[in-house]
Amino acid sequence: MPSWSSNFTSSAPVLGLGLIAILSCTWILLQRSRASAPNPSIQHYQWDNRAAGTAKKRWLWDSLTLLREGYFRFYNQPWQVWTSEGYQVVLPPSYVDELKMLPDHTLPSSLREFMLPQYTFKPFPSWKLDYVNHVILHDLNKNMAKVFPAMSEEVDFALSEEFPSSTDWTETDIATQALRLICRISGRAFVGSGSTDLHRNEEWIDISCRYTKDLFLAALKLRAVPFSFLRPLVAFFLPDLRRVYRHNDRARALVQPILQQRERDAKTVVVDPGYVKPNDTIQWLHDLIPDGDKKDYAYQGAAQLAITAVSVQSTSKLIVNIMLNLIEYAEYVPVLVEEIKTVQAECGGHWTLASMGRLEKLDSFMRESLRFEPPLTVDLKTATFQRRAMKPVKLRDGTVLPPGTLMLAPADAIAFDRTFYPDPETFDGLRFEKLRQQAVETGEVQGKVRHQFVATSKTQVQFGLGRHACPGRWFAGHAIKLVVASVLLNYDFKFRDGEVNKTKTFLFQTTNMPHPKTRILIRKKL
Ligand code: HEM
Repeated sequence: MPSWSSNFTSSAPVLGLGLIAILSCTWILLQRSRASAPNPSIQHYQWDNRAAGTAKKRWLWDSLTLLREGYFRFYNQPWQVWTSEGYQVVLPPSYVDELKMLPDHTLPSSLREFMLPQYTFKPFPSWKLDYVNHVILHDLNKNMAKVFPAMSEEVDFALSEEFPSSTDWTETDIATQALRLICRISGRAFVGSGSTDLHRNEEWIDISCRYTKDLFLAALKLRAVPFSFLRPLVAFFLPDLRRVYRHNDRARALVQPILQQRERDAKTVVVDPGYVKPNDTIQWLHDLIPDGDKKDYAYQGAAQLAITAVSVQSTSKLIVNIMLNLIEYAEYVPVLVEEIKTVQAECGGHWTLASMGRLEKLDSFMRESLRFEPPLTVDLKTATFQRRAMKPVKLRDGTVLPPGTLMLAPADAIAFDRTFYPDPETFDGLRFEKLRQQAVETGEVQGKVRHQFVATSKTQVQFGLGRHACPGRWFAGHAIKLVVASVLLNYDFKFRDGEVNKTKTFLFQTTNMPHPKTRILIRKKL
């Protein structure tokens, strides 16, 4: 029988590890409790828990009302709210405007943190997502005129694949179809240049859609874990996260042969005058990353999925909301159809990039849909402009936010502030078109631009603001216009029998999505 001392000796490492674990947990808890204490120099919104629910319950399930309440109670002043990421400072519009251009070493975006890339982008370091942002901000926008014709061409094909072809009413899971639709259309711009037709590969479409869903769900579930030190444990067992890793593996398998072929083709450039460099995100990313990473096909596959994820989710959700609004406020349909037909005729039946700018009523309807019911899945309905102070940040009222402070703009509350949007509770599809017209009449030079779908300002923060404002909003705007125009011209759609209003959206934390059970009836026009 082993002696006490030998027992002790053999279990000593285990005891030691146990002790280290306990001490680490205690230290982390202490840090956490310190980090999650409210900043004493900023007003802290408190309410009667028995009547309204605890801070946690409200943040998880009622953030929309919570942020609206605080916004109007502390009108024009910063205040604090408990969130699953600790206390966050909620900034009124004028403060957001002042901070919007602070450099990254002082006030970087914390949106990425929110997606917990240390789990969801594993094993790649999260800073490598900077390349993704760069590709969208610089290459995609610079090449918009080149990718637009292909996108436009893809819309009718994608609709014929995803929407009912029958002239009888067909019940449709619109959220799923819109996601697949936009995966195909943006796929054409992202992974469909030259001889590459990954955007039509069913496996790619499938993983693009599933990856996006699994990624957001994994991040959402991990964020809901109250103590961050427990997240690695939860992550280990999280099926959504395991699926994300599997999608990454598949993406590598699909992207690798394309990259290898392109590397071979590129070598022929000296002898083949007909060589045309592909023009898509696969190529732009490959050109951008350092030589040492060019053979890292796993990273490049995962990065392509990351590009898809940031773009398709919010865009497809907005398409769903626009369609639901078109059913609910059907009086706009003939007005928009007339505009679409007129502009299309002016450009000879084929959409051009310039013609997108002439769809002013549609643009207005899109922006009102964005204001009224933002589509979003990443903290973007009720809050945008998420930032973390890396250095002390002085606010205009003299308050200094210490490093580590998280902050946000209450996008939804601002969008319903009657000072900026008269009669905010009324859906006015032509609200922004009228403002544009007024601007023209009064000779306000910036007016036409200021009221566009893609415009950002301190009172229009649905795309964020400043240095990190959404770089994909022009792309989103064009994709949505192409889809909605084609749907309006080629399909009829309505609620199911007996339904008169759209299904309420589903809100968790600050994530807003069309209700998973949303179904509508669609038929192809005769
Ligand atoms: C209706 C559609 C969309 C909405 C409402 C939306 C909204 C947003 C918002 C609110 C932010 C945070 C901005 C901030 O913190 O100031 C953001 C960031 C971002 N969006 Fe979008 N977005 C949309 C479509 C897209 C598309 C189509 C792409 C890509 C083609 C894209 C790529 C990105 C990227 C890369 C960032 C991070 C920017 C950074 O941190 O610098 N988005 N988006």
